[in-house]
Amino acid sequence: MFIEAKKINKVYFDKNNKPITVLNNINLSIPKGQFISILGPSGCGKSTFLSMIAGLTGSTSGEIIVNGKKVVKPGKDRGMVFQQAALFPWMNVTENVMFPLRKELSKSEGLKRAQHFLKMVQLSNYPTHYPHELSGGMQQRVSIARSLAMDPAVLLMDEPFGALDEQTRSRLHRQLEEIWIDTQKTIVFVTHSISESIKLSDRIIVMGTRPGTILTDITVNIPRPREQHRQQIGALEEQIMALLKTEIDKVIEEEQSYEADS
Ligand SMILES: Nc1ncnc2c1ncn2[C@@H]1O[C@H](COP(=O)(O)OP(=O)(O)OP(=O)(O)O)[C@@H](O)[C@H]1O
Repeated sequence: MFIEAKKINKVYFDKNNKPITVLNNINLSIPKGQFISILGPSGCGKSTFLSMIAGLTGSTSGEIIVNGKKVVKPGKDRGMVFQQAALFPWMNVTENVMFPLRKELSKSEGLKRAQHFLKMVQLSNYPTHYPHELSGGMQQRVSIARSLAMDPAVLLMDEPFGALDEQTRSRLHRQLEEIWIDTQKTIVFVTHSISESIKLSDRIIVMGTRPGTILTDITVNIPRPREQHRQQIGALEEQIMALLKTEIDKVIEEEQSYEADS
C-alpha cells in the first residue's frame, strides 16, 4: 500500500488540561493513484488526520507510512493545499509557483516548470498578476499549481474549494479531475460536502465524531464523468446523509450542552 495509517490515536488537551481523544484507532490503507475523500462532521478530526499524513502533526500513538517510509516530518513527496491559498502577496503568479523550486532548479528550469503547471490549471494568461488581482478560485488554482510543481506523489487537500462559490467549485472539480487523470497522483481530499466527495473520488471514508473513527469505507463505482449519472449520485448521497445524520446530531447536542454549561 502506498499510504498506510496504523492504529492512529490522537489526544489533545483542552484549556483545563483535560485530555480529549480526537482520533481513535484509525487504520487505513490507500493504494497509489487513488482519489480518496475523507468526509465527516465538523470537528471529527479530518484535518488532524490529513496533517499527520503531511507530517505537520504527530500522532499520540500509531504510525503513518508513505511509500515505505514512516512519516516524521513534511517531505517533498507530499504536497498540501489548504482552504485558503496562502500565496505570497508580494510575488506574482509565476514567482509564487517558482518559489518552492528555487533550491532545486535553475531559474530558467523553474520558470519552465511553473509555466507548465500554470497551463495545467489554465492560468497561462496571468503570469504576472499579483494574488490581490485574482479571484479566490484563481488563487486556489495557483496554489494547486505550486503544489504540483514540486511533483509530489501525494496531494493532500484540506477543503480546498470550501471558500468558493458553487459555480467556481464545479469548474475546479472538473479541472482537478482532469489533473488527477493526467498526473496519476494519489489524492487525499478532506471535505464536509457529500456531493463533492461523490463527484470526485474513487473511495469515500466517512468519519464519525467524538472521538473520530472510521464509520465506513465506500467504493464509488459511478463512471466518470459523473455529472450525467444523477440517479446514482442521488442514491449514494442519501445513503451517506443517513449515516452522517446521527453524527451531526451528536455534535449539535454536545455543542448545546457546552453552551448550557458555560
Ligand atoms: N492544536 C489543537 N489543540 C487542541 N485541540 C485541537 C487542536 N487542533 C484541533 N483540535 C481539536 O480536535 C478536533 C478535531 O479538529 P480537526 O480540525 O481535525 O477537525 P475537522 O474534522 O477537520 O473539522 P472541520 O471540518 O470543522 O475543519 C476538534 O475538536 C478541535 O477543536
